[in-house]
Amino acid sequence: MSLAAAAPRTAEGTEREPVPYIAIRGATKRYGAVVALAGVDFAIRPGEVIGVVGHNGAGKSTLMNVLSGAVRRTAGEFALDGVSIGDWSTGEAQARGLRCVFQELSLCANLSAAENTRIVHRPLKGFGWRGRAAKLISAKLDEIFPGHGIDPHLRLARLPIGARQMVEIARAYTETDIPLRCVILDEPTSALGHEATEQLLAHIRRSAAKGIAAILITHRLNEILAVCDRAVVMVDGRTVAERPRAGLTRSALIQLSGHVEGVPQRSERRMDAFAGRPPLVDHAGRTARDLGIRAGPGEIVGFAGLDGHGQRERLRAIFGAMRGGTTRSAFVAGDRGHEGTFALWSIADNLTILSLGALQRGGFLSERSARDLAQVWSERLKVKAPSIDTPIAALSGGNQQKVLFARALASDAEVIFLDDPMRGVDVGTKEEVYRLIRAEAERGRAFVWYTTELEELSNCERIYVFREGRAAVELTGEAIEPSRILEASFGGADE
Ligand SMILES: Nc1ncnc2c1ncn2[C@@H]1O[C@H](COP(=O)(O)OP(=O)(O)OP(=O)(O)O)[C@@H](O)[C@H]1O
Repeated sequence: MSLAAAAPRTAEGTEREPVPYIAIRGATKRYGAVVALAGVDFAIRPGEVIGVVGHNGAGKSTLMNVLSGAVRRTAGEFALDGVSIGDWSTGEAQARGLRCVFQELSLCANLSAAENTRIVHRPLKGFGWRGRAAKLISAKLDEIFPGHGIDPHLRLARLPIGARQMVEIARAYTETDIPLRCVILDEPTSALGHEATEQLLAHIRRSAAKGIAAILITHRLNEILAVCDRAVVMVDGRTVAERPRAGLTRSALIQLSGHVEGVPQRSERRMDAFAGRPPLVDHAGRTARDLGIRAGPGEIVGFAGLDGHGQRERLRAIFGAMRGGTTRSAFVAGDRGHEGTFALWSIADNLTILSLGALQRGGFLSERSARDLAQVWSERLKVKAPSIDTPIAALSGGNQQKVLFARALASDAEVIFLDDPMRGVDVGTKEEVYRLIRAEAERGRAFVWYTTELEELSNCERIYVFREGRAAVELTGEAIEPSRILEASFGGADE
């Protein structure tokens, strides 16, 4: 049977659906002993939006890399517009209208948005190419993310991760000589704020109406429910379920992925054990209207508000001010590629780098203790890898993020700063990390946690809502709920 004929029938089972743009059958990919894809069938039709979900390391990115030609499959058949094809490179994929938004962003940080756009568009050459490239990317940014404020001539290294993510997305949707057919988006919203996420989802639907298909990989299940026609669930390198959007629920997606749904709960932790102890963090605001930030032993303090309103800067300012002081602190970055992982090191070396002082015995570093520590914490966070000696670059994105968490938790830091750290972490692991954070707080650690995910703030005893560069409103206990937070973010519940 040809791959084109493999296209399933409609719900009534009578009429054949349009020929898939891309179809693969029995795709496998091995990395040494690791089976990243174990015989996957997948097809996407023109104008269709498919959501792909699954645990960290399930094989989602590998499937996308095989589809886009970035990774060569070990075995499997491949067809484009119903015609079988053999090897498939990124160049060919690009020439046939396929684009990718990669999880680890593929832009060149030394170049501007305009120059990065030129890289994927050959017609942008000759006199004035730079101006034309700037116009092309700016127009697409305006279309997808109105009000983005990105200068197309600025070197990307100078932009925050959210802005770089917008450029990567907008670039994927630009067109010159080749008509766009399908865009693969691998966790495109993990560094975007709420508003930009909504803008992107609306754009995906608008594009689909024009026949441009999209494959959306995300751990944010509400996005799948909001935008996709069909959801595909992956577990351990296989597709285990495929469901139409109609009737699909968040709980069903969680169960199909093999996770247990956590019940959102306000922390019932008793803080009495630490009553009367001085705060571990006490950081004055820059002005009278900028609140001071406090965090005592055992406290989980959240930073909220619309993304880009000064939360990251304050988090870093506090961490910077504490360095060299008597209170030990650690920082978990959300932008792991830029400031988190040491790509050439193993899991064990990445995980223990903050603990070297504590692991010394009589001036010597105990290799055995370091390995034990790495083993314990990588098991606690369920890092999916053959061993702790695996290079961190060989891990899936979410598993790399778990190693960064483990690094901070394994250290002897009394205060841990979290900069939107759940980027790319799957639903099941998130629940476990929340539990770990609460357990570590019970032991007296303080957490200062910036998150762009509203529901995560229910883990906090106290939050500061940021607006226009300052900590504008403090909410505690039962007052920490979405409507109050949003009101404070937009300035409705000011001092
Ligand atoms: N270059 C590589 N070398 C060795 N193993 C790899 C490599 N890339 C991926 N793997 C392994 O393949 C498996 C699937 O990884 P993949 O990145 O596809 O998962 P994923 O579902 O995208 O996870 P996440 O949600 O964390 O991004 C993992 O076990 C991963 O460690």
